[in-house]
Amino acid sequence: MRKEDIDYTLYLVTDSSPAILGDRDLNHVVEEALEAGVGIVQFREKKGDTRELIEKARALHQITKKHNVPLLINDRVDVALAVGCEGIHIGQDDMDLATARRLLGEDAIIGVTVSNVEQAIEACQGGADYLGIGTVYATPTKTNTKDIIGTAGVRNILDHIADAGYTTRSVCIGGINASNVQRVLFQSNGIRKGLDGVAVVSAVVGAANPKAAALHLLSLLKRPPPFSSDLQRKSQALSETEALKPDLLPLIGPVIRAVHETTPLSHNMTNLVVQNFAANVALAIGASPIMSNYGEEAADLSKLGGALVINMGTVNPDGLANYMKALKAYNEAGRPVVFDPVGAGATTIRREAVKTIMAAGYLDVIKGNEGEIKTVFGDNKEQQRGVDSSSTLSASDKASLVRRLAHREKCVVVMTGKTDYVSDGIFTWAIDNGTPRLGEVTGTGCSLGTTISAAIASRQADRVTAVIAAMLHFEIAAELADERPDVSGPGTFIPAFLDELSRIRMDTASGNLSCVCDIQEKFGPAIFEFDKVISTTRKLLLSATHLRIPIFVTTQNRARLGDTVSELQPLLAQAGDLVRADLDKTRFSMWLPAIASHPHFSSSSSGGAGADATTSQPPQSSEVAIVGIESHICVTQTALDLLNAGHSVYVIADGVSSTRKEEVGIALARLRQAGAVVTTSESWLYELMGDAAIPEFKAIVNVVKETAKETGAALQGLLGSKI
Ligand SMILES: Nc1ncnc2c1ncn2[C@@H]1O[C@H](COP(=O)(O)OP(=O)(O)OP(=O)(O)O)[C@@H](O)[C@H]1O
Ligand SMILES: Cc1ncsc1CCO
Repeated sequence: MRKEDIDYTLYLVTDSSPAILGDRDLNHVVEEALEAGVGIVQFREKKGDTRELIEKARALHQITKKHNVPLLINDRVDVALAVGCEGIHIGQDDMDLATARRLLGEDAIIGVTVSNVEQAIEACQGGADYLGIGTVYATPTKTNTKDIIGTAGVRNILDHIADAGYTTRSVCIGGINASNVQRVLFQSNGIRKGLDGVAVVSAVVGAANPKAAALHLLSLLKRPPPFSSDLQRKSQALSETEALKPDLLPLIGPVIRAVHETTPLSHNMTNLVVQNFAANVALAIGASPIMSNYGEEAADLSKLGGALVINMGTVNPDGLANYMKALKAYNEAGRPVVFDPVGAGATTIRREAVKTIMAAGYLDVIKGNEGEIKTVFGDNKEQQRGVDSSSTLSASDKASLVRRLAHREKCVVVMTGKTDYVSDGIFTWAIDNGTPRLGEVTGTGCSLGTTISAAIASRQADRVTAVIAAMLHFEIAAELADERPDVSGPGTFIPAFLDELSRIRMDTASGNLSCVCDIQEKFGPAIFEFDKVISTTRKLLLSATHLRIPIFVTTQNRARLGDTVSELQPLLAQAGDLVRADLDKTRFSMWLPAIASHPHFSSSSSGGAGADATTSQPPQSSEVAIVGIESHICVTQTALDLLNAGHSVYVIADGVSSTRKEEVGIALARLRQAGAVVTTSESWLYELMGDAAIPEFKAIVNVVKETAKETGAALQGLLGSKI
């Protein structure tokens, strides 16, 4: 067999110790593994006379030859020469590579164990045929912690040998089994160089049915892991196209709406302090919380389409065992996991807990304050005082730290604080929202983890967008709460914060929006039936305020043509933060970049490749009512742009006009043909309500009654021209 044809995918290392082989026959075990598809075998026997070793190796060689698979001998050049097998595997304390090569010749396969970059480069330089990189995890036979390098160590070695220009085949070894093989491979592989396979010992030799065990491992090795498809795809896209940083803002609203519409399960294994608060935050954002710290339950819960939060705020030995069970269950189900390493740098116990959890499974999101993230990265000097947030790093160091950790773990990392940093290892974002008030009450970081879990459960295919959407939802709600006149301290902040979380959700979820186009003072005398446009807009603004429908307002060249008319100003003030934008423009259409990218306007056909390439659900459209002037210019162009962006447009016929009345009818006919709904203010309002049982019905009926006279006049004055 040619060296380049060797299949390293599943590399079997033998072990005849009673603890692993038991009373099974080694030849039989190897035969079964070969039948399953093992592509290379290493005979590794620490004890035994030379003669005995040669006999055993000879017997094995007969079997491997039958399957056209190479047999290597661990450490013993003499045994390999005596048997005439295909090569050897040497460790750092064994015979050196150059001598072994001289003795065995160029055709022999020689592999070398390496556990750091220097050893790896030396082995590649010396002409090793493959590297055995490890130890990945501690095993009963390998407990020398100096050599335990984890997946981060494997990846570091692969990156360095790729940078040095070597393509030497590589497998990793140490504690690899069916429960971790996909994650080990996923997290170990660099962009430039991946592993060719994994070496296993007890996962096959110690299995009750070695053939079934090897078949299972091979099937896991050959398919992508159930998690993290978005990062794999993104890094591929990046290396192929150097894709630019995606514009996330248009994608935020749809995530908030997706949580509202799918009510995802947020399974919290959280600390004793925040159970109730985190559950209320989950409800406020539209998720379905379950606070369950019992690991055995996770297998069932993981199948319900939600996400898991592991928050080690009040960790204890039982808790740790439970987290591991749940982590395994969620990884197997391919559902997301958010890890909140609360107080990670406060005690030795917590530092160890972080290591244990990180070695036990794949974490989609790691979220913590600065001290916690430093500790997760491996800063052993970090001494946190309790669970509180404090900061010593510069902005660029924070950004670099989250990016490096995300890159290393192939996940999304969030560092919270006054400014938050988020990275998927490729791009890094800084978020300046939030309020210091969040630091005055306990558990805000923890309930942010819960919020993230719900978003990521709804948008697993684009985790970083989901995470940022959750953070914006959470932090903007906190800002709005903090600004409320009824909030005077941490006590009043909490209920207001829950209310604002829920309010943002309801506003975003409704999908109904209104646009007030250029109703300015200077147009007054020129516009046909201008007072009717104003009275219908008043009615619309009053109703929008009752129904909590976001409002977008523009003016055309405000400096010259004046502000929105004074009659509407008190209503805009009353609408308060429902007025999501009040912008001046020179462009005729209201579809300005600041409006098009507003979270309320989900991206559709105009939303750019980012939207469709990275979200699993189709983007949602909004239903937008338009009033204002002039019908045939700004109103027409706004409506056409909205339609083009995939939104539904309702042109309120008793609320739009032009200088010449003849223009109006033509404009409306054109918009109708383009797909807009041309309707009246009253019809739109009743369609919005849908049901007289809604709580706002009475208030809207009052508006309709109070404005009945103006509505009549507007219909008569304006609609005569709009057939
Ligand atoms: N000074 C600040 N200004 C604005 N936002 C802040 C400030 N401090 C914290 N936040 C926000 O508060 C939230 C929690 O972050 P923090 O770093 O306080 O978490 P934490 O220490 O893990 O909290 P806890 O342990 O109480 O759960 C984040 O959304 C963060 O952006
Ligand atoms: C105060 C506290 N102690 C352990 S967990 C926790 C909640 C905030 O992290």
